Amino acid sequence: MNIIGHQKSSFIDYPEKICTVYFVAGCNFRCPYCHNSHIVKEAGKFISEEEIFSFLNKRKKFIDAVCISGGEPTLYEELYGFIKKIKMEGFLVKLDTNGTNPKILEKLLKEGLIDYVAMDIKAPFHKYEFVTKAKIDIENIKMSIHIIKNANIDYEFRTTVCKELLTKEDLIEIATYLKGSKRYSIQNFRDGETVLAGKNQLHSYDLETLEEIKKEIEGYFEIFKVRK
Ligand SMILES: C[S@@+](CC[C@H](N)C(=O)[O-])C[C@H]1O[C@@H](n2cnc3c(N)ncnc32)[C@H](O)[C@@H]1O
Ligand code: SF4
Repeated sequence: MNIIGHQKSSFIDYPEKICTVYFVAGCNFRCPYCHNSHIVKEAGKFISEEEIFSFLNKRKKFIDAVCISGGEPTLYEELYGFIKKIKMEGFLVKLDTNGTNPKILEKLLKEGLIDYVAMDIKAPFHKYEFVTKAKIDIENIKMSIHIIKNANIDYEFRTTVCKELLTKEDLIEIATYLKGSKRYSIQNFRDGETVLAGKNQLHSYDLETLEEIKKEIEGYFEIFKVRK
């Protein structure tokens, strides 16, 4: 598996669990706000499976879960075998995805190989290509949403917001589509040197607007969060 980055421990990536995060190189989207530009562009040294499983073995007592993020993990067939091996070691598995590949998602879920999915909903469907700067088959995105909502696992839909790409109305449109889902989170944009569009090009939402949006949509979901 083409793993290019590793965060040894995280207390925020898996609800109520301690996890370790592996980052898969490459992505089919080019979200301008993406803070993982180096991972998307596959710039860096790959980490061998030997090293990964030796780490996991040593840390078994301290880590509950493995989060697989990126980049976009579902672009690769090898993801299936990689996750299977992690499950065999007894860890919970969380997958971060842009929803591009419903087939592999469905296979992993059917076989009970994923315990938590976080899927980004990048925009209302008519604005997907504008926000992701990529050619999208929107039916795949809709299919992934459907599969996740109907799988018997814990999940979260989430949207990262910056002023240049999404309006308040866009967020309400997304939330209306997702109404009735278990969890939805809005993540405010964080700027930095590794943002794909470059530093100081995009702007986060002000907290007042986020509060207004929260008031309008929090009742649509069992759990709604704003990550400021
Ligand atoms: C880097 S992505 C990798 C997984 C997958 N490709 C996706 O987009 O969901 C992981 C998460 O980081 C978020 N993210 C990326 N850049 C961000 C930024 N600058 N500020 C806040 N969240 C960001 C994404 O929206 C997504 O929820
Ligand atoms: S946020 Fe996710 S989908 Fe968008 S470019 Fe970054 S890794 Fe790819």
